Amino acid sequence: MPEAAENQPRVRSQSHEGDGAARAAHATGAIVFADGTVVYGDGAGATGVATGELCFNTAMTGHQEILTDPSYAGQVVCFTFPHIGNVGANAEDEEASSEPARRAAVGMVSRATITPPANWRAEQSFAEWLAARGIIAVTGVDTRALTRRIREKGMPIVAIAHSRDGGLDADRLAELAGAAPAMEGAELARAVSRAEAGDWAVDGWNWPEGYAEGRADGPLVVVLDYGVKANILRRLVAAGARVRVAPGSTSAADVLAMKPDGVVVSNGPGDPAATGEYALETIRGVIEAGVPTLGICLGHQMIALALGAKTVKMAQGHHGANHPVKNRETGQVEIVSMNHGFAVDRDTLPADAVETHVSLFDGSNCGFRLTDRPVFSVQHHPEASPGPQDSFGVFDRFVADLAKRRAAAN
Ligand SMILES: NC(=O)CC[C@H](N)C(=O)O
Repeated sequence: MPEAAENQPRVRSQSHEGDGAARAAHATGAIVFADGTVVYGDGAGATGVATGELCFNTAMTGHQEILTDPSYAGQVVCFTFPHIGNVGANAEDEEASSEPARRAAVGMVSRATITPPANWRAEQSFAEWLAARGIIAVTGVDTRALTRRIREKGMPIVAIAHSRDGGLDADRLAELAGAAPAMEGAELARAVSRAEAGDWAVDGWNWPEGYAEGRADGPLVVVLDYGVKANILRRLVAAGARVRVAPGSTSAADVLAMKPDGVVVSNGPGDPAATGEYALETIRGVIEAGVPTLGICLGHQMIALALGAKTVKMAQGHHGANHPVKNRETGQVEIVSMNHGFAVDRDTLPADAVETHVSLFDGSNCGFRLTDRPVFSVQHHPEASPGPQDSFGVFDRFVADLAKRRAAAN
């Protein structure tokens, strides 16, 4: 095939190649775009219809962690890695840290049929787990073609449907996709934030014993929860912190009344610019009070907004477990976990901010710190889960600094 033709984006389900109309009538799964594009496949997981923003994720493992990351609320994840399910699912690889945070990804797309588990940690097959979790899956899809379309045209809002008896109504699904809200302007963090503040004591996962309990004497870190991933909390505990998680709606006065040694502004779903003044007021109050503050992903974007900077929607976003990020201050490159569709516009950062990290994929901003206040934040996911652990040091440095400040103050 000539090179030019090979490079054309093609959207078509390979499993239904050749006999379009007949297969369309019997297909049990479909992904439908607002412009009427239909990708048929085999339904798996939960049955029904969901709408959301379609993004692609390049991680080769950790698919359960990805689909349970509350930052994916309102999104359908197309995995570029073809084989899903070998590791199965288990209760430990859960990234939602509260009941509301279980509303994470709404759909999943894969190339191959989901395979039965072949891993000692598996408690359930991935297909059963998807169904129990309410996640609609479509398999047998040409995920490369979908990914190419996202790379060319950005992340579309789609309807994803699974019906065991087939008979999917593509026109109705296209209408649903057209009527669904855009991700730009979407306020999604409130729905995945816990309602009550609570302590978190679970430490990181270690082979072979699994999770342990943390120590009780470290610096107190209050985490503002916009849908915080469990491994952010575990890595803070592993770094020696006592962790208290507070709803994202907590006021600055209430956060300060907890007498935190440090505050973490969490990851979360939706458009940071639509997340709300309530959150920005709290973040500003905490920073103005001089409390050391760390932001992660949505938290990074929210801190930037609180300081008067702007965020922008990215064309295809960053979703994967293999992204190179350069620390501009040390020159070191870390391979990191990524999951974001918005980015901080570095040109709008305040004068007292220094850009510390940059994506080596597209040069976008991946971190900054303030020169006159103890504030730093990163766009990537230093907690991994899934992904390489190159950036665990973010938690160690943050908590060690809090311990040093506490010792100096006493
Ligand atoms: N992982 C996150 O916190 C994502 C942040 C934000 N929702 C984005 O897509 O950019």
